[in-house]
Amino acid sequence: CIKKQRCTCILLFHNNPTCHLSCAFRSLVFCLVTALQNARERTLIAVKPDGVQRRLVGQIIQRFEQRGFKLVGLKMVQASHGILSEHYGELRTKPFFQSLLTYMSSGPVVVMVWEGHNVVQASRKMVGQTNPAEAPAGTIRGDFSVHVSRNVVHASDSQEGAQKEIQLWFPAKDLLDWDCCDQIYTIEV
Ligand SMILES: Nc1ncnc2c1ncn2[C@@H]1O[C@H](COP(=O)(O)OP(=O)(O)OP(=O)(O)O)[C@@H](O)[C@H]1O
Ligand SMILES: O=c1ccn([C@@H]2O[C@H](COP(=O)(O)OP(=O)(O)O)[C@@H](O)[C@H]2O)c(=O)[nH]1
Ligand SMILES: [Mg+2]
Repeated sequence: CIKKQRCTCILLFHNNPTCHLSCAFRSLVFCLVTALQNARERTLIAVKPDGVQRRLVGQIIQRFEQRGFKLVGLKMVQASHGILSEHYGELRTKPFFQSLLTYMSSGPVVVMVWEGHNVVQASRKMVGQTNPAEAPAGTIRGDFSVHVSRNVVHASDSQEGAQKEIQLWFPAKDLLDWDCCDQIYTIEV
């Protein structure tokens, strides 16, 4: 997408002699804004009570840092049934819903917001399938869990879902905008 935008800018220069510098400048600005917006995609990741009890928090954070994502929000909470019912609202009719709430409120969870290029899709791949039996080795669930009811970590499954979940768990003021000094080495801007 970034490359396409650049091509558009170049075409504007070469094919259309009437095109003004301001037109190319606008395309360039659009290109930069798009790149920056993509780089600012965010997702909600939570280490579930089993992950916290098994002292996996550090290893899970390390995987997201190593991949090149930026941590912009972090807290440890004892989640209420209220927030969990909203978080897992789409599963309300599932037979395991009550046991899911009991499990998720059985101890502290570590809730995080991670930012970066394609972070929603990339983190779902890093986490692995819902059922750890199907999650390949190398994924968090594939490496650290064996049963669907104790699968260690949560990751938002879409950009829209991520936005809702981030608003549910974090007031905007608790998310930090900060410059990551290695950003130019993880994406092309
Ligand atoms: N059959 C099941 N039995 C027990 N628990 C289940 C079952 N299916 C799902 N769960 C639990 O409910 C959670 C939410 O299910 P969902 O379908 O949203 O999976 P997910 O998106 O992979 O997980 P999460 O939303 O926690 O990231 C699962 O992560 C798992 O802990
Ligand atoms: O048969 C199931 C399916 C899901 N879950 C739990 O419900 C969570 C949310 O389910 P979802 O389908 O959102 O899967 P996820 O997004 O976690 O992969 C899962 O992580 C599990 O903890 C469960 O206990 N049994
Ligand atoms: Mg889910």
